[in-house]
Amino acid sequence: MAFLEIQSIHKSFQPGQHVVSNFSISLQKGQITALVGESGSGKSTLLRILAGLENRDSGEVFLEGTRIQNPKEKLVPGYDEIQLVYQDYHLYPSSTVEENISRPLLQYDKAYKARRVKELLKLLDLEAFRDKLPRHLSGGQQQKVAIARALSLEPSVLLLDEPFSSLDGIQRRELIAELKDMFGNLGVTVLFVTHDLDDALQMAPELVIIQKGKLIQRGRPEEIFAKPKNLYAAKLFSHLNPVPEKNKTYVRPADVQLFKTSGMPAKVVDKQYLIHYNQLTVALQGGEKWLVEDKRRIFDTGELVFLKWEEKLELILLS
Ligand SMILES: Nc1ncnc2c1ncn2[C@@H]1O[C@H](COP(=O)(O)OP(=O)(O)OP(=O)(O)O)[C@@H](O)[C@H]1O
Repeated sequence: MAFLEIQSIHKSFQPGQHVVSNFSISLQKGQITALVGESGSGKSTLLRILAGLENRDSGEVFLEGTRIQNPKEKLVPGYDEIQLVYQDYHLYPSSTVEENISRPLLQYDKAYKARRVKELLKLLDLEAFRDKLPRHLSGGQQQKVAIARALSLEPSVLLLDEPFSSLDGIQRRELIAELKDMFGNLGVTVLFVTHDLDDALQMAPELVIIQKGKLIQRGRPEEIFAKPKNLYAAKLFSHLNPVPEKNKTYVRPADVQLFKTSGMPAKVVDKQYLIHYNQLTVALQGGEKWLVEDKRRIFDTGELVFLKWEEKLELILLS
């Protein structure tokens, strides 16, 4: 049996409008999985259901074979073993870092509490900030405090809801690298929700794509990239250019080569400098706009460019 087993979850807030629909997945112990989907696809609702903090309409969740109860079935909703960490940290603003981390341990023996908090401060490299208030910390440090607090009860499952979205690029890359190693060492099972594919790829070896509350595809990033189940899954990875006169057929900007004399003609209508190439918006003869990558940075706005791509790189996506 899987460690965390999610079976046919349905949830709607209004009759007939499913926010989570027939969602099933099983996660192994210690596995780190990213749940990726656009805003409003039901990710947060699903996490709250898994944590036992939101009532599901039907379906079941089992942790090591034990059924997770709905909040309406329990006096105190939620479980110590399953901890949810939010995007906006949810820290106590007038409590120090140390107090925030020790808050869930109120009922515990004083010596254990002191030992556990010390361990967590060390684990998350927060020792220098133990007496500081959250507002005196950077976003990345505040998120680490939230994660330390969630880990205080030694959960076996950590559910992270967009944990990096308030952080800038450098902060998030550093934090992701640090947390990935730490989760691996702790052996905690992590389900990490994001709408940002880059974050997902950096954090998790396996992706689950959710669209309108339904599981669309699950697999390693390279598998989903090579064979996306639908247009939505493919577009999470890159922009897609529709191939003229070929129904439901697309080519990725990175797969289009640019030439000066032969190929499909197009006019450069916009040029944007990006780190590894100039991104060109080009207008095809029929007026359709494509995005292409000028890796040699040789084309300018107003110029004619000729496009070629290999047919085997075309993606046929029926839905
Ligand atoms: N308590 C609620 N009552 C009514 N509708 C809700 C409630 N919670 C969520 N919804 C609706 O359910 C849908 C899915 O919301 P959810 O927050 O789960 O999506 P999400 O994928 O996490 O989005 P985001 O990335 O924007 O947080 C949205 O249309 C939202 O408005």
